[in-house]
Amino acid sequence: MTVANRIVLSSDHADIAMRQAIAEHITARGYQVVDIGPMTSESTHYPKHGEEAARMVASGDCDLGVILCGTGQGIMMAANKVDGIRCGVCMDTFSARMIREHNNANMLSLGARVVGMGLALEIVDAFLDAEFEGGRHATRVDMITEIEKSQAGAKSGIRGWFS
Ligand SMILES: O=C(CO)[C@H](O)[C@H](O)[C@H](O)COP(=O)(O)O
Repeated sequence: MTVANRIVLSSDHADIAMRQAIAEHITARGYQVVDIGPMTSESTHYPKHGEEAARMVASGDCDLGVILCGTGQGIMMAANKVDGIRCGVCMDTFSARMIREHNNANMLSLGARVVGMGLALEIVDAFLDAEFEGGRHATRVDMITEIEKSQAGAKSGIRGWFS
């Protein structure tokens, strides 16, 4: 069993209080939190915060990431542009567990204008407590990785399983 200890947190301006509550909550649970801000609610741009957190996960500096914006959608889209990132938006605990167990997600995105604080903390717990099941799910996750790898060579038709 791989224990994920180091969790990067990031957000845009819509969700500073929720991000800080998550930081306190998971620190109390024994995780090492790397909170890369922003620290004020001054208006900012979610793509750069999603990318910054995603690069910390992709590089291995952090094991997992939790990111937030108003809906969770924009920052998730930005994070998923970084190679090696599998990030899902979750508004329920079942999905948060499943994106780890089946999709081997390494980042969770939350919509701070969609879910309340109590649910958000439960979603984070469900995500962190779950483990990738491997097996048939590994085959599918590997296919996602193949799509990613094929981007550079897509024009030369490297990928075979879709043709
Ligand atoms: O939800 C978001 C993107 O998916 C972000 O939180 C944006 O902040 C949202 O688009 C709203 O931005 P606003 O500048 O606070 O109106």
